[in-house]
Amino acid sequence: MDAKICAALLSRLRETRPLVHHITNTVTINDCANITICAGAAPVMAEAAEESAEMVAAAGALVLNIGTLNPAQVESMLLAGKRANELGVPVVLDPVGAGATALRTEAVLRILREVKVAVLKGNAGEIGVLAGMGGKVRGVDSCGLAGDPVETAKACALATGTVVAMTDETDVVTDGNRVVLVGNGHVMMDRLSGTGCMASSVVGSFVAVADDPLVGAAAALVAFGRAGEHAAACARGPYSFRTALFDELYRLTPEDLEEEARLEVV
Ligand SMILES: Nc1ncnc2c1ncn2[C@@H]1O[C@H](COP(=O)(O)OP(=O)(O)OP(=O)(O)O)[C@@H](O)[C@H]1O
Ligand SMILES: Cc1ncsc1CCO
Ligand SMILES: [Mg+2]
Repeated sequence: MDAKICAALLSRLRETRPLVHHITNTVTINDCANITICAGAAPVMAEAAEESAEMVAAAGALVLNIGTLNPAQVESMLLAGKRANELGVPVVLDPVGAGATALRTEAVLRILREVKVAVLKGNAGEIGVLAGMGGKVRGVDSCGLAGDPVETAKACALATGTVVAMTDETDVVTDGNRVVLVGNGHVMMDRLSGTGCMASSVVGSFVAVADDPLVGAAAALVAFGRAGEHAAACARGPYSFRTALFDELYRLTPEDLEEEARLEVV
């Protein structure tokens, strides 16, 4: 895993433009659609139980995000997720707000039991809760971890059988054995609602073209983080940053990633 691989995956993503099927929240659904396009993929949002399994057959990845979950939506997620597993379509799960309410925590645990999830992408608090290692979540925000971030992410990966992508100032991507730390990103990304959801869409886009979900997830967070760094350089505040974040991901080249990726394999 190195900068060259990130660059090669971005090239492959732009050449193949995979469909990324989302079942996601109503707060950031439009941001997720557009950040997927800026990454180089094509989004579709389809959540009715009558079509969610059918739609996934055309997709390169499925992104499940429980940000504004309700029981019917969770059933659609399970139908789509099981069909994705049958077809070999990788599933990305964003456990938004897990730990904040029992409904959220239980929905995530049920999806993890019934669907083989390739990448579990959450903030530090959410991953800490799912690892059973003392994360704290208020609303959809991380209130931090009790222990070491790398050990927490590894424990979560081993407990859930997924690649965990835990976002923070330094992102930790791990399958429980291999660990990649991603340094790209900017604190402005934490001044805007939905950058975590968008990160999941970008992870879905990269995982659709990657042979290894760990490599795909790490490359996605490098690319999204690097776009955030470029965007912060010209932003006046959160909303001009938001516009710039889309533009800078769209403008990001494989050469940028080769030169500017900050990742460490530990
Ligand atoms: N302090 C920071 N410095 C650099 N990058 C950051 C920082 N905080 C977050 N990021 C980046 O922002 C993106 C979103 O991560 P974050 O952990 O804030 O998600 P989240 O809290 O789940 O987001 P949301 O609930 O608003 O959708 C990731 O790509 C992460 O790397
Ligand atoms: C603010 C918010 N509430 C539910 S989902 C969401 C978007 C960021 O996670
Ligand atoms: Mg945040």
